[in-house]
Amino acid sequence: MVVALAPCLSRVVSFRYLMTLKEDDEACRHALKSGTLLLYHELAPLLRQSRPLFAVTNVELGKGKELIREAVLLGCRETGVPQFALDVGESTAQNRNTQLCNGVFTDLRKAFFLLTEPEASLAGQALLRWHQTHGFCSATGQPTVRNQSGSQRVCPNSGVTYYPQMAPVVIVLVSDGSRCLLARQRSFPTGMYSALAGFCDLGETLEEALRRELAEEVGLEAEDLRYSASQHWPFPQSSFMVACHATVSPHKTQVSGAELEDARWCSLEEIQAALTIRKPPHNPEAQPPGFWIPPAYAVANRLIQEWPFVILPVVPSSKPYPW
Ligand SMILES: NC(=O)C1=CN([C@@H]2O[C@H](COP(=O)(O)OP(=O)(O)OC[C@H]3O[C@@H](n4cnc5c(N)ncnc54)[C@H](O)[C@@H]3O)[C@@H](O)[C@H]2O)C=CC1
Ligand SMILES: [Mg+2]
Repeated sequence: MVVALAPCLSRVVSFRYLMTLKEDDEACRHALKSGTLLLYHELAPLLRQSRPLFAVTNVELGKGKELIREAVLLGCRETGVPQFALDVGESTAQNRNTQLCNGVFTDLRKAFFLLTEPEASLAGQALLRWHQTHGFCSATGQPTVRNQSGSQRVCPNSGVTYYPQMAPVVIVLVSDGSRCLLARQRSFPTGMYSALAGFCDLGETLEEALRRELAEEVGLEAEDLRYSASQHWPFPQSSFMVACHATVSPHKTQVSGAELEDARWCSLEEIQAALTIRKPPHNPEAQPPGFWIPPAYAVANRLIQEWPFVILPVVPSSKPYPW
């Protein structure tokens, strides 16, 4: 079945169209001809002026039909144009600095600080990487076969269907009523502090995971929990981040050296100063506040931005959030 594109689609129609493309290989192959491609080289997205470069159609790319079929479906714009991601990989024999269509393949971690709209780049990279690392059935060891949209892989021998996976992670900004708690791991870039985060164990609820992580990492007990937001996070593998605020009684932290290098209670003034730092500073310890926080797109940044409005009673709640 081939589904025609409407010039401008409502959200419902757009989601239904997307659902069709996921399930119908022929419709998806047809959509590939008119869709736009976000290109990657060894999982580094092609960017132009801090934006993912979606304007590349398969015609502009000028590659063979076989490579185009490796594209995975990312979404569908409300205009009805489907969006795909494609890793041009080794077949181009190009390196990461290669330019294409006036764009540059940029390492995703670096791109993360540049991008004004990172969602598509992050999702595309995650889905392409999942395909690159799930080529075999864990039951039979035989190659798995993907559908055209890339929404699943099937083992023809065992019949097992594999879907892209994400690990659930809880991330929490702890407050004692006047200060919030930021921490850093040894692996973080120099001077960066973030909210506390941890992977959920099998069988745990988010609330249980949050309380366990707080106890493990900083020796605190959460009193009140409040959901804030969620996001997909591609580093180091796909995670589903669920972000919350938690209050604790003023108490000394007991930082677990195995998990964290440091944790610090931050005042409103320190947080406001940290929020003004837009890029990783060259020497973060040299100037106040002496630390910096994850970039705007990271859900940790959102937690920190909204903390004074959500938790601190001194800030009028009628004041709009900064985003
Ligand atoms: N989007 C954001 O704003 C932020 C995202 N994060 C992300 O949150 C994630 C979790 O934070 P961490 O403090 O590192 O977690 P964590 O406190 O649970 O410690 C990581 C350890 O947990 C174990 N682990 C258990 N399940 C795992 C799984 N499914 N995948 C990998 N390791 C697993 C490993 O031993 C690993 O070394 C990280 O991937 C980090 O990149 C962290 C801070 C901010
Ligand atoms: Mg942690």
